[in-house]
Amino acid sequence: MYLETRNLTKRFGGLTAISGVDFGIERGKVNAIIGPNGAGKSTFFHLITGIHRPSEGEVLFKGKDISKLPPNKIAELGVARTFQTTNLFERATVFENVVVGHRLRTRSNLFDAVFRTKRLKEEEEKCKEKALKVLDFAGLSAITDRVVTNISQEEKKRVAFALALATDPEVIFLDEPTAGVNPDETEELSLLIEKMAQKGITVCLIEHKMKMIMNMADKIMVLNYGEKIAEGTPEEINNNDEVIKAYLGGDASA
Ligand SMILES: Nc1ncnc2c1ncn2[C@@H]1O[C@H](COP(=O)(O)OP(=O)(O)OP(=O)(O)O)[C@@H](O)[C@H]1O
Repeated sequence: MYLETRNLTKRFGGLTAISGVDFGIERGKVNAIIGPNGAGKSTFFHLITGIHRPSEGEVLFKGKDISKLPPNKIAELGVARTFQTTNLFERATVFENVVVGHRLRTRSNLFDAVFRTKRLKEEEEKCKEKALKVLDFAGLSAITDRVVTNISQEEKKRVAFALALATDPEVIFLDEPTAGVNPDETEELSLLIEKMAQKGITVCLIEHKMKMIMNMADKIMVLNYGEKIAEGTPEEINNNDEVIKAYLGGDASA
């Protein structure tokens, strides 16, 4: 399995936020995690991307346990996550925000920065090229020089995607990528997510918009009170009695 969790468990004091979850993320596919509020979805992402350490269990990426690595090391392996749009630099331009994301991938150190070495200049050039490329991919070419505070919420979401894409990820974790945007914008962002998958990037997302998930996910895991209660194709999930009882209920077509 490409990316896999085994018996993944996270306790916060007396509360078990994630309990013994075994889950496999398939390469090149759109994987989704759903579940009611407080089910443990964000905690699960944080365990994979190194924000939290598991209480028990492991996270294997291409067979290697990454659960004890810090977030930057995990990112360097090609595992990216998008940040909330509130993490963008509001006073910087769209372009500048993305250049910062790409810095993670470049090797210049303080010495280079102080003495303006050739390597630094070359890397700056590469950063700029890369930023323009991902901005184009994310449909932001027309607004690269706009200051983030002046752009729409949907555009901010695209910047957050571009930031993650600038690190050349193999797999990207998206926590509610379309929260707070209208249905047309949701549609547009879904197309962008599908474009990422077509490019060969493995996608894993948390999303409350069921219609969107049912349309685009290849594989879904359902969490409830920190436990995996189901996993399968959208059709299997839609027809799973336990899921309907625990979660979907009247919201299945929401
Ligand atoms: N750092 C923390 N310290 C203590 N408890 C936490 C922490 N993070 C999450 N929790 C608790 O763990 C449980 C799972 O939370 P989590 O945010 O992972 O759920 P979620 O499924 O992402 O919810 P939502 O859909 O509302 O975002 C909740 O009961 C939450 O209060």
